[in-house]
Amino acid sequence: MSYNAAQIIARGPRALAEAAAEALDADPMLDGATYSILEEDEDKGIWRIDAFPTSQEEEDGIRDSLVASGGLTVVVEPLADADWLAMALSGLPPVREGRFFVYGLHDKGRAPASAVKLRIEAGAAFGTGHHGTTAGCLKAYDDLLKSRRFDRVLDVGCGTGVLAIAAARTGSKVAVGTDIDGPSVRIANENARENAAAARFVHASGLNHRLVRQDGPYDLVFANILAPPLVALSHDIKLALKPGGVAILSGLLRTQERRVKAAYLSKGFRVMRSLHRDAWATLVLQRA
Ligand SMILES: C[S@@+](CC[C@H](N)C(=O)[O-])C[C@H]1O[C@@H](n2cnc3c(N)ncnc32)[C@H](O)[C@@H]1O
Repeated sequence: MSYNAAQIIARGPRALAEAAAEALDADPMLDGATYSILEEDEDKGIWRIDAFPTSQEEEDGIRDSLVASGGLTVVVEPLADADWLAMALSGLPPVREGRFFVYGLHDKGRAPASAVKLRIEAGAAFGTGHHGTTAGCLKAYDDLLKSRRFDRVLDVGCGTGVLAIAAARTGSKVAVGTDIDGPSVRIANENARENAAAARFVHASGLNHRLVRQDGPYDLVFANILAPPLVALSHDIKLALKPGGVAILSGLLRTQERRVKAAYLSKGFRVMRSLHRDAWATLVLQRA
């Protein structure tokens, strides 16, 4: 029987929302369930979990877990097939990660004057800054920029292009992105224009494209994709980097961190840092 897609929303104070998110992470029956946690109303101190189950069993499991955590208001809403991503993301608050302020049109004018402002609309491509993986990459990059510059940057799995656009807007001379998804590449190129960023995006799988190779080797490679392709691409990412270059990897769950680290350590990388957001990990690795 086909599943009628639903979104589960749980609201409440920060401590309860974080405890509920931890309970979701810890439940082996919900391994791989997708959810986000963010502050919905700063003044009232309301936090919000949005979960997007992919089966009735997962929906029941997530709802029961959120209800069992206690103290949160939990609602389940049906999702229209075609529009679920836009519905999930529309009206989301802007994201502040280090110097970066990622916002949609509805928040134009709210950006602090000192921030690097990146306008990215919620839509058909992934990467508005709200997800723990994108936020982790922006945070890791912001911290690295305090002591180092990256002239040549590659963003593998660019989605909206937010990471390459962030690089172009903070002084990188070359900022290139790739995605296997054609519409994401089109959206990323539009976002680059919208943000007056000299970033360009190529429709390609991984790093295997003439237009990617021609600008290498790179000082920094972002790859916010899933754990299996991160492992599969470890050799290509090493070859794309200069010696001493840095890889910021995300899209892996905390539970997959050891496996991804092992693949890169065996290629001579060293781990500089790992960051955690929700169930997600971001790794900062340096090529020997
Ligand atoms: C989690 S999104 C990341 C988007 C954006 N970079 C961010 O950080 O928000 C992952 C993106 O990687 C793309 N992708 C997945 N596997 C890929 C591969 N092997 N080569 C290129 N792109 C890939 C997907 O189409 C998707 O747009």
